[in-house]
Amino acid sequence: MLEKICNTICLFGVIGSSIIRAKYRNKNKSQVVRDTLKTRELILSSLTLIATSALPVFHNLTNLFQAFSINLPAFIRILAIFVYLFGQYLFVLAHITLGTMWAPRLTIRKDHKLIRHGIYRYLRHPMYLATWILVLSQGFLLSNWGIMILGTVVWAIQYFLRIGEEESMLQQEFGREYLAYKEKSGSLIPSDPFKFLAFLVQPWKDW
Ligand SMILES: C[S@@+](CC[C@H](N)C(=O)[O-])C[C@H]1O[C@@H](n2cnc3c(N)ncnc32)[C@H](O)[C@@H]1O
Repeated sequence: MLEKICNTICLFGVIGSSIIRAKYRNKNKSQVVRDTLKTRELILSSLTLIATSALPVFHNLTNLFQAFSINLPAFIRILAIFVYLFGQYLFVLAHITLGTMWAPRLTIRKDHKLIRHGIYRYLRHPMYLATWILVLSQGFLLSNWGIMILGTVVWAIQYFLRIGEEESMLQQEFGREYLAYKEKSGSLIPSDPFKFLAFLVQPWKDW
């Protein structure tokens, strides 16, 4: 029973995040004026998408990853459900807040604005925090170390190669505005954890 619940949550999580991405991908039609490291970003983003979305779906639908299964105690998988749902919550909140400024790669659009409200007030990289939470909890949720290691390694490569590039791209684009924002916000750990937690309970109050 728990196995089925975990697999279903993961399947809905993957479908939900794909829908959110498709929605915002199609929303912004304005011209891209900077596309940093286009080829590398394309390859890494595709690999991350495969490792974090396609593999869990394959795992659900086939026996392909059965050899990597682990027998985790029920309480760990129940805990993983809550951590995974929390990751999805951050992921959705970050997408809604970044809105049409979101892009799967490192791009700047013609009318690009620096987003500093909502969840971005506390964190500069809430989507990346969400992705860390999701790739790690996904392995526990599916009770499969193959999926956990593959997802984490692929995402870690993309994250560590990307984070510095993204910050310097935004700094070049927004100058002092970005430096001031950087001083007040955290990268993956919120600048003010207590205010951040209060914000997460009622995000609409601090939009
Ligand atoms: C995949 S999104 C990730 C955004 C952010 N790093 C996060 O973890 O929430 C990458 C795109 O978001 C844009 N971006 C990142 N932070 C931004 C901000 N504070 N305001 C506007 N655009 C931003 C960049 O231009 C880049 O093309």
